[in-house]
Amino acid sequence: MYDMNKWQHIFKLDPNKEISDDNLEQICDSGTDAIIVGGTDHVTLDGVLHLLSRIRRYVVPVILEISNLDVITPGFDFYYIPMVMNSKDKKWMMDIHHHAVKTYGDVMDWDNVMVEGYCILNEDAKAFQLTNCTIPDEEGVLAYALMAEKMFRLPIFYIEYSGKLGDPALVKKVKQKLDHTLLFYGGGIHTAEEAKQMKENADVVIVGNSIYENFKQALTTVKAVKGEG
Ligand SMILES: CC(C)=CCC/C(C)=C/CC/C(C)=C/CC/C(C)=C/CC/C(C)=C/CC/C(C)=C/CC/C(C)=C/COP(=O)(O)OP(=O)(O)O
Ligand SMILES: O=P(O)(O)OC[C@@H](O)CO
Ligand SMILES: [Mg+2]
Repeated sequence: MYDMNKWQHIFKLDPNKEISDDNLEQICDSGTDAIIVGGTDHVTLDGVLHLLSRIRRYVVPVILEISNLDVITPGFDFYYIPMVMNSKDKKWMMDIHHHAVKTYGDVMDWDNVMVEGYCILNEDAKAFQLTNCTIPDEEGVLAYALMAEKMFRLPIFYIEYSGKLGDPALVKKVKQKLDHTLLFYGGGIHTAEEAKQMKENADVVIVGNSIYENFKQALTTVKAVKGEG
C-alpha cells in the first residue's frame, strides 16, 4: 500500500512530549511522507497508544520505532527496529531483538517490519549514551554502511545525530556507498535550508525535536525537501 522507496521526509513524534491537537493536525496534513512514533527515554505503552489514536484521525502512514519491549502493540502501519551498529554492547544489536522475536516471532507480519542499521554520531545524544556507543572515524562509518547493505541486507541505514546537525560531507560519502539500502538522516534539522542540504544526499530526512522547539520552522522542512519550498 505504501512505497517507502518514494519517501523523502518523516516527522518523528515523541510520546513523552506534549503536542497540541492543532499542531498535530498541521504535522499530519503537512505533506510529510510518514510519522514515526519514538524516542529514547520514558516511552510508555500508554503514551504510544494515546499518540497513535490521535494520529489515526489523519491519513498519513504511522510507524512505531521500538525503543523498548513494553511498547510493542498492534495498530501501526510499520514497525522500525533499531539495531545500533556502533554500540559496544551486543545487547543493542542482537540480544533484545532475539528476546523480542522469541516472544512475538509467530505473530509478526514480517512485511511490516524494517530493521534500521543505526550509526549514532552525537556523543551527547541520549541514545548514544544509553546504548554505550563509540564514535567511529569516517572509514568506520562507511564500513558500517557497507555492512548494513552488503552483509545484513538491511532496508535502512540511519545516520543519527539526534539533537545536533551532522556533517553533510559524511552523509554524501555514505550515500555513495549504498546501492539499495535507504539512507536516513536525522539530527538537528531546524530550518528549511538545513533540511534541503541533508536531503541532497540522504534519501529521507527525519525531523524530531524542532517540532517541539520551533514549530513553524519545523513545518517548512517538508516543502524544502520536496523541492516545493
Ligand atoms: C502483534 C504485534 C504487537 C506485532 C508487532 C511485532 C513486532 C514488530 C515485534 C518487534 C520485534 C523486535 C525485534 C523488537 C526489538 C525490540 C527492541 C526494544 C530493540 C532495541 C532497540 C534499541 C536499540 C533501542 C535503544 C534506543 C534507540 C536507539 C532508539 C532509537 C530511536 C532514537 C535514536 C531516538 C532518538 O531519540 P530522541 O527523541 O532524539 O531523544 P531525545 O529524547 O533526546 O530527543
Ligand atoms: O530530534 P532531532 O535532532 O531532529 O533528530 C531526529 C531523529 O533523528 C531522532 O531520532
Ligand atoms: Mg526527540
